[in-house]
Amino acid sequence: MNKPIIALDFASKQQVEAFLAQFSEPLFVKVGMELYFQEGPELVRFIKSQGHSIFLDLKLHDIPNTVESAMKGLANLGVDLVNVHAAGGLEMMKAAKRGLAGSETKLIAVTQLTSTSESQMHEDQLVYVSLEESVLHYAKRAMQAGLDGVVCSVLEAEAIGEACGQNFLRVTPGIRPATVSVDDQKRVATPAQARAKGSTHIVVGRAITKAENPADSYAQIREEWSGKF
Ligand SMILES: O=C(O)c1cc(=O)[nH]c(=O)n1[C@@H]1O[C@H](COP(=O)(O)O)[C@@H](O)[C@H]1O
Repeated sequence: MNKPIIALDFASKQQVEAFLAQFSEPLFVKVGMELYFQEGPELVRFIKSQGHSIFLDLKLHDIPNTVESAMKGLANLGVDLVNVHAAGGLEMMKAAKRGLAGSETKLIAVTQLTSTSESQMHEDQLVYVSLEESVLHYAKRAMQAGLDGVVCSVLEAEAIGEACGQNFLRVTPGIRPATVSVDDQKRVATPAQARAKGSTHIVVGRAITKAENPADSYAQIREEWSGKF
């Protein structure tokens, strides 16, 4: 079972160091916009030097040429996973993949954000299909572009596995143990539900980073995810 990916949604290197100091094992962490825009590639190199795996979550969405060039730069960082928005289109996703040529970094596409509900999708995007249909459409386009998988919610993970194959990554944020606040997320599930529905990775932020004891919370989530209880 892949380790839960911990979203390091912090504003500074000091906070990251204090957080990581609570763990004695190699982790799989996510560096997102909040942290990257403050601390940049240096911090990514630092986390890597500590032996952790990294999902660099910058959600690129621009014209194909710009995304390809940006990915060429990110390829040098040697992270494990990066992402783009599938809404950028097939050509943009193919360009992103070209930018990563020669690197080991896997590329996934965000489908519909887990903070989006079906009614919001209708109102904000004028996309009048079901949310699952939209997510499935994006997943198929990502597969067609040669990507390694998608970011989706647990609610769509099973259908994507059936449509795109079990090797196609289904990285699922919006993970909440039953007792924890949902916050701004709309399409949520527990770690056990994620396992049952075929997520290949879970992404967990606040349920760990804001917990009274992050290491305990991580251990519990990891156990639930791996099916130990
Ligand atoms: O690409 C992502 O990682 C992502 C996509 C998505 O649809 N929803 C989503 O929540 N995320 C990220 O996953 C993390 C979830 O954080 P928590 O809600 O605190 O667990 C955040 O860092 C989000 O940026």
